[in-house]
Amino acid sequence: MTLTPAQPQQSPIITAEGLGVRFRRNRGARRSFKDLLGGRARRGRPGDFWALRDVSFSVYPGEAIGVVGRNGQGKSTLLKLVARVLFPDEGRVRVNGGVAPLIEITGGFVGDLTVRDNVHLTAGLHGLPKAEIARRFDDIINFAGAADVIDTPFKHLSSGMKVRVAFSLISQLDEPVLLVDEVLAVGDKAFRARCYQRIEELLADGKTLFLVSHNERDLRRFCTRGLYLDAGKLQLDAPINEVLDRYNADHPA
Ligand SMILES: Nc1ncnc2c1ncn2[C@@H]1O[C@H](COP(=O)(O)OP(=O)(O)OP(=O)(O)O)[C@@H](O)[C@H]1O
Repeated sequence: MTLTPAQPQQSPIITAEGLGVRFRRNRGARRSFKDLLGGRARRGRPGDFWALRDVSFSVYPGEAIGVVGRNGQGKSTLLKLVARVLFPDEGRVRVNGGVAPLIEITGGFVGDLTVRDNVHLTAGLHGLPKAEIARRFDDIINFAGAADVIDTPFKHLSSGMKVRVAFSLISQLDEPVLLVDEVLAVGDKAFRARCYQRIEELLADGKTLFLVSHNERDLRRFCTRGLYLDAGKLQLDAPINEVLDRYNADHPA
């Protein structure tokens, strides 16, 4: 396949500058009223840690970025910042356009609503006019293989079916940036093959992709560039093959 090359003369579609996110280690611990109301005073307490720190990069339209790193190194956190479902404690991220995020499948979907209502709601929130949603509805359902569960509450779907519906929907939105977090690990073989084809179509269309994956083949197949996160730091921003070689050298199987 031909990937659209990055064109540095264009302006970036995503700019991240000095991103930092701090979490508390013991979230289950009892919190006082002062904690809840304290705002900034809550920060910097013992037990806080930086899930991401000093992360800066620019992404150009049409790039396909693979985010690589061991479990718990900040990959999903980075995607959440780009999706703006999480706000950084330091730095900022600018996205020049809408983002279709497939991260933590529950995000955006309402468990008590049916598949049909969720598709309408989420597509509407992403700016698709009603008539356009109606026109694409059957395709979305058929791609997911979800015809039998259209009127089932989303929360009653199997975890695989949740991912199928979510991927199918986000890949039919018109947003220029697509964030995909491990969906390909969950679907069955036939669905995965359909996803691969859809991702290729989207890239050929000039969309910008962020793919978080532990599957090297998927990363090499779709991504031109890699971001390697370790201990919350951006260790390497380079062509995907270089990033994977370095990751493998750092963490041999
Ligand atoms: N809401 C939260 N509160 C506290 N800690 C969190 C929160 N979300 C994530 N973390 C922690 O932040 C770190 C980074 O998590 P993140 O989910 O970004 O890792 P990841 O690289 O995506 O991992 P994986 O490959 O397992 O999906 C981890 O230590 C995780 O436990």
